[in-house]
Amino acid sequence: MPNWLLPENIADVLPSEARKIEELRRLMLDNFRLYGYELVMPPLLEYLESLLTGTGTDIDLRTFKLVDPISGRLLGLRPDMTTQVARIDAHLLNRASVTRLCYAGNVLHTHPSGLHATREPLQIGAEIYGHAGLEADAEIQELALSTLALAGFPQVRLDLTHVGVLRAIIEGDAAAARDEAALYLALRAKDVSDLKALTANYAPQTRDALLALTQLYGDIDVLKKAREVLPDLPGIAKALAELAALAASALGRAEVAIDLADLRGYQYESGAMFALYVPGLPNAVARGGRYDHVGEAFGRARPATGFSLDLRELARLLPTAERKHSIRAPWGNAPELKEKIAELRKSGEVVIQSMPGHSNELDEFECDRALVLDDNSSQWILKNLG
Ligand SMILES: N[C@@H](Cc1c[nH]c[nH+]1)C(=O)O
Repeated sequence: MPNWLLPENIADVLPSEARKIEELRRLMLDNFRLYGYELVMPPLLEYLESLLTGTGTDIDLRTFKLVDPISGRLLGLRPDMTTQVARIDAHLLNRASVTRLCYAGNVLHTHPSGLHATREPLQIGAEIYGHAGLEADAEIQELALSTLALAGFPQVRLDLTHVGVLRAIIEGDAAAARDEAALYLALRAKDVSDLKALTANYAPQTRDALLALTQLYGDIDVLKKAREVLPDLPGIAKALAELAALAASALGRAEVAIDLADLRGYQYESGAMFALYVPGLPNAVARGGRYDHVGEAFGRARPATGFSLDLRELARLLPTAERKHSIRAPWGNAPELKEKIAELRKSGEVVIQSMPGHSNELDEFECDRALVLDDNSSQWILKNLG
């Protein structure tokens, strides 16, 4: 095997793609800043227990593990930065009031989430800690929509769901509570036959409600239907009311859909969740929601909500960036030449000096002008290259 082969679903990013990704990263972080989100940079690896605190088995299976040669303890390479940021809020900042944090960095997955998905996404996200009310969820939803619009996706579909519905259904039923993990899996795959088998011995009310969840998707009217067919439990009423309020706050900004069985995610969510879809891609491009119990697992209960997305995946959907117009200049030590080049760069021009004996081969730049020495005036002047 050639030693330059990269592992499955791991790839180099070449110039024009890297540029697109980097531009998106800057644009998004700048947008988060306009809303008052402070940037943090958690480490690429941590002790495994800390990395997995408050999360489910999904995240454990997605985590690359290695041994720390210094402590001998097991380390994990982060598969998701959201819980790291919750740790920073809970432990390091120790603020009592609302904290808004954002982040961007590589994460690693043991298995790709789809056939062609990368195992090294570039995750970017924003989180609010310290406010339990729906205002925080609405702000995150609005931030996610405005960020995608800025990135060139004005037309998105917002799918809403709520962990509270399933929780309320299984709460009072010991058999269902015992099967929680299997029920999650069957529901998110909308696997009705599996669900029928699992629920065969449950109380009829629980079984009917679980089977009804697989049908409760579509436009906003699904909420009305859910009120009719789901049991009259306070947890369900509260969750449906929250979804109605969040749907209303997105009206006019996105096409809103409800899918009460869409419980994907990393199993740390505790309330309303959303997924954003753009035309042409079957998978969600961004996911977010409330996860109030992660801070608690870190020893400080803090309400939390946020969203994140993979910049690499999103950048792939954008057209190749236009090549930047630039200037070709000769290599040389003449002070006038160096001065002229410095002046052009200061004014924002890209000036590429040719190495003696070589021409430039560029993906990202297009030299449409050349810096040449004018014979008559002995000045360095710009000449258009046609
Ligand atoms: N990190 C979560 C999304 C999220 C961010 N904040 C809250 N939820 C995911 O990748 O699915």
